[in-house]
Amino acid sequence: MCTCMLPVIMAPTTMELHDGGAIMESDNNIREVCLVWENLEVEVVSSYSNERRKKVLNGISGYAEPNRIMALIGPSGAGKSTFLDALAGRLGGNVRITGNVTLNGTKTTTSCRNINYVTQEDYFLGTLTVRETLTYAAHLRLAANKSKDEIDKVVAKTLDEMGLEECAESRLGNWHSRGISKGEKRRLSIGIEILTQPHILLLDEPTSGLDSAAAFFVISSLTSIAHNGRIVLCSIHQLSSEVFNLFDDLVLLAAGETVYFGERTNAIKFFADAGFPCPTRKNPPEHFLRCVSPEFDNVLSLMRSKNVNDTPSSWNSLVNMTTEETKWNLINSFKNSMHSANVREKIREIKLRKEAVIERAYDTSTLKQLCTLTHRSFLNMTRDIGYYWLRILFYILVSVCAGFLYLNVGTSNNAILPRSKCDGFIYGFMTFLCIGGMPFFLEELKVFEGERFGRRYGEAIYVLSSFISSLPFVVAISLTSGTILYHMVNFHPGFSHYCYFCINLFCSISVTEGSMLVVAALVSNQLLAIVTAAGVSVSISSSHSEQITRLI
Ligand SMILES: Nc1ncnc2c1ncn2[C@@H]1O[C@H](COP(=O)(O)OP(=O)(O)OP(=O)(O)O)[C@@H](O)[C@H]1O
Repeated sequence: MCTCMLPVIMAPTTMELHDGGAIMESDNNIREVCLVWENLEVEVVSSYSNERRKKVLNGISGYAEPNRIMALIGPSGAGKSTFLDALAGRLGGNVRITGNVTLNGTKTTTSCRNINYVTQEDYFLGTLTVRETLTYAAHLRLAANKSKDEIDKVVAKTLDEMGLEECAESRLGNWHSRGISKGEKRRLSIGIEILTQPHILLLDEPTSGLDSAAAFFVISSLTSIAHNGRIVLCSIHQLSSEVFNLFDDLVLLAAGETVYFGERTNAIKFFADAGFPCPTRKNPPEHFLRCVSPEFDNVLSLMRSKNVNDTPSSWNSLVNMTTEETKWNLINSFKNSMHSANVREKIREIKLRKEAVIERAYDTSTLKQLCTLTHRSFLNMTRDIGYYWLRILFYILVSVCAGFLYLNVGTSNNAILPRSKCDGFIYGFMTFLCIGGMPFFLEELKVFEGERFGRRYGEAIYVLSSFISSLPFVVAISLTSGTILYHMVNFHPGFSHYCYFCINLFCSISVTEGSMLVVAALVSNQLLAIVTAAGVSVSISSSHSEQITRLI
């Protein structure tokens, strides 16, 4: 669906909570939650670059209160994503963080489930439709006692809120089939995270890929969510004045420093007081970014070299100063301003509150997580032509070819060598064909990683559900290929040998599938999952070697 098909209606000024939303019961508590970041410093340690340590955030402080939506702007590389990652507790391994992130004065942990985060990248299972994706997400996120009808209602409401009704039955698309647009994927990512109406919603560029009407629509929806007792903080590029006016607060970052923090409406006065007034007919966020983005210096010199005289009027106040100088002027002005003093005072006040914040548990039961994940993975597999059907076809073709190569090889002593070669050929190919499932598997891993960071389910559940969902596939190809090969190669006659042979095939294919689970476990970096996956693999491979010995 193109974005022009978005409903023209404005988002409601106060959004109703989802019926049965997971956090309805703690609504009063939500209104008390305040997010504070204090002296937040993030340093990247790079093993490749000569400049081994780089400060991405340099001791920034601030706070976010309920019922308000905050825009996070800044030039590219200013540290916006790093800042959001730090608030959500999702920084990578090569990053060192100091300072505090607290909820009502209590330090947040990486397992804090009160914060939902829409990251910059959208990862989905490409064969599912928009509605299916939201429905599975709702089953994983909402309380286990919600009926199917209640969940369907929440999904329908979210589709409506995000303007996704038109493409609800469209598939998302993957490496071999085009699906919904990038903007629609963005809105779907937001829809998934608002299913539970979280206390705090962080969004990294929620409007990237959207046209201005769609961006306005999305930010209106987020404003409604915020004005219902939540905290919404989103980084954003290319703000039109209409969208800018929807925000309550503004954070402007540059080079990891705060250039401005406070109410959106006070920003213009701050820039004027600092000596960089916004021209009357200039879009304020554009002017703010112009003042702190060094790239504009290059644009200016390029325009001068081409004798372009109509430089924007807002640049006149800056032409005698490089952007670098302007930026540091503003940073120092902010440090010494009453805005900065107000921030320190407000943080002190919030820290004194010390009101407990209810930590949400996993929203649904372990059994429901396992069933939902298994069902989702199975549906995705069977719809993926490359993963399921093409691989089954290849298995049959390889079996027929190997059968012809070793046709009626016999069971005499002379046949021992050809039979071993046949074994090697078959198992080599079978293992090789498993690798064909890798693109599918990588796609699943990305989704798993996002959901694991969102604390939706444990790693062991994922490993188990992957194993169960791939079982019908492994059994089907073991039986088909086993039957073809057994009859063509003429192994030992008898039903028991036929069974041995099929089990052998099942084991060798499962070992590769099991190895993929180990990869998942390693990626998830969880001991429990590594042990589960390795256990599955080792038990399969040990029975495999036993079967081979018996067969030869
Ligand atoms: N894990 C990391 N490893 C190496 N460099 C990093 C890492 N995280 C952040 N950086 C660097 O920190 C700087 C800030 O990155 P960040 O993604 O936060 O910027 P941004 O303001 O979100 O930029 P954009 O608007 O382009 O998305 C960049 O120079 C980036 O290369």
